[in-house]
Amino acid sequence: MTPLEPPTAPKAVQVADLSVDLGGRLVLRGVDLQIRQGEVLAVLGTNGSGKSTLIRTMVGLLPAARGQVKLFGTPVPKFRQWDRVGYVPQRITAAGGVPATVAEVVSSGLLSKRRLFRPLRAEQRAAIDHALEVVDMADQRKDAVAELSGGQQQRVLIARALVSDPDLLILDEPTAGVDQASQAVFSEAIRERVARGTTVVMVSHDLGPMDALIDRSVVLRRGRIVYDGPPHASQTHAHVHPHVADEPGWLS
Ligand SMILES: Nc1ncnc2c1ncn2[C@@H]1O[C@H](COP(=O)(O)OP(=O)(O)OP(=O)(O)O)[C@@H](O)[C@H]1O
Repeated sequence: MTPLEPPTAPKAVQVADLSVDLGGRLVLRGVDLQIRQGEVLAVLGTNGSGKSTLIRTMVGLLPAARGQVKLFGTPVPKFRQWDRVGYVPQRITAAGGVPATVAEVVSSGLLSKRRLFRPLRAEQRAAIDHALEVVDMADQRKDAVAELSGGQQQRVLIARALVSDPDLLILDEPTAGVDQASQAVFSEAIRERVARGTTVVMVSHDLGPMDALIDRSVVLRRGRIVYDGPPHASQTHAHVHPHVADEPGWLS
């Protein structure tokens, strides 16, 4: 338990016996996972093992076929405190076909904290400026997101997730396609938040500078958790030998 977590604090994330059906196929099967407040968890596994499906179910984008996910003690379908959660989706276009500037997309990360169409308050403008500086996009704040490069769009999505200073960050390959200098800046921003007690759940194929922040990792294989334990054994074997039964943390 981290010193920041009171003994009675609900878990940040509780996944219980979760199965998810996509197109008639069980993509997750009986997943159990509890994530303490303040913990930094990596979700690893080969392509198609179910990592994004797990993350998308956590943030309420996909329904559970069986079992459930709770965020801060509340089942996801009833959870309303979305300003406590920052989510970076797997790389997609940030604009989604809608013409929007960099600053507008980042400000959408504050939507649950403000009424739509109300002018931003000074501290909200400052939070947007700060988030844009963290990802080194302050000079492009008025640019159309659709015209940015893929890596720049990803940086905008990262800024959007950070802008509300959430208690839980859920990141699906946040730095895929982001250059090394930006990865270092991003991991520093995450490190600062982790030091303040933010919980982080991160899917990654290559943790890069984020590696040192990870407390624990789980490895998915064909929709089941096959490893849950310290990060290093999992990273050595997650993609090479997906099941090494004689090492601690590997589940039968
Ligand atoms: N909409 C869908 N309908 C049917 N099957 C789907 C759908 N979306 C994903 N899948 C399947 O679910 C499985 C898990 O996909 P998921 O995206 O969760 O994997 P992943 O571990 O995140 O993979 P990657 O590392 O490639 O991002 C894959 O076999 C995929 O083909």
